[in-house]
Amino acid sequence: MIEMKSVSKTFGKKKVLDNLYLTIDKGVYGLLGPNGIGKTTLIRSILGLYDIDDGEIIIDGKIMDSNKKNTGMIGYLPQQFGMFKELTTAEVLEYFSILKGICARDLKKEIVRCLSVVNLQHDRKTLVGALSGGMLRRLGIAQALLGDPKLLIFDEPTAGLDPEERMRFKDIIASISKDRTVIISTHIVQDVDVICNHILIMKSGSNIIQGTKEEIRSFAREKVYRILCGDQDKISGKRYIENIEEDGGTNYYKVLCSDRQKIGTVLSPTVEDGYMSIIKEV
Ligand SMILES: Nc1ncnc2c1ncn2[C@@H]1O[C@H](COP(=O)(O)OP(=O)(O)OP(=O)(O)O)[C@@H](O)[C@H]1O
Repeated sequence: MIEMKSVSKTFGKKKVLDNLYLTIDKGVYGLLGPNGIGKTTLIRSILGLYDIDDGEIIIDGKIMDSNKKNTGMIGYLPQQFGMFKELTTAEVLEYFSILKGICARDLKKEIVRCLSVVNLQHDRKTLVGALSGGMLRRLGIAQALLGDPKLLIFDEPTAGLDPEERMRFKDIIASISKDRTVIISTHIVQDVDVICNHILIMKSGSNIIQGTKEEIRSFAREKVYRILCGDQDKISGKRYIENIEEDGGTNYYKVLCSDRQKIGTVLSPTVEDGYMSIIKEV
């Protein structure tokens, strides 16, 4: 469990985290938010890679010590996971195992276990340079799993992956999430919808809205309309056009509306609609 109490973090004059409170329990959490809002800063603060200016971060009852990095007790997949191309996958994991302090006696077994979880057990001797982008990302996940940490943080794990690899990622998360806290920071709302059971929406450095998928959808209930393109000026109140779609030769807008409308058709909201409603304040 992670508890953040009154956490602040400033870069120069910019207060990125500002008196932030957050409690995260077991489960798979999707962390969403606009570019530059502070998701990476939040993650790096939890990992102890950034010293916070104020407040406390408590992980499993222990107050984080700013002099001690948490990367050993937390499995972390950074946005860019690259490794020496001339090492084999097993050698990469051996390297990380040593950094994590895994004892030599357990090392081989642990490497085989982690490679198997990500379906790379037959690629123990494959050079990193020969891996596809998806396989490299899976090796990154295997690295995060070494030592069996109860808290896993993945930063943009599905960016650039094809649909098959994204599905694999979803299956891996399902297989490892029991009794753990998994935080996935991403811009891909559809992935959060499929993979996560809790959603964290970072609206500002002081405000993270959290809820189940249903709770997030409910922010956009009775606010999502399908209207004919050209009818947007007939909308009363605040509006935000989410997308345009073609149906039978006619173009329609999907619009978030702050007021009830007399035009168009009301649609049931998706998690993405709920997210946009929160971020755009519609
Ligand atoms: N090391 C740093 N030094 C100075 N400013 C920083 C540093 N790290 C982040 N920032 C600033 O803090 C703000 C939040 O950045 P952060 O990377 O945490 O956002 P983010 O939500 O992860 O963004 P993205 O979704 O684009 O990855 C930005 O304005 C960024 O420029």
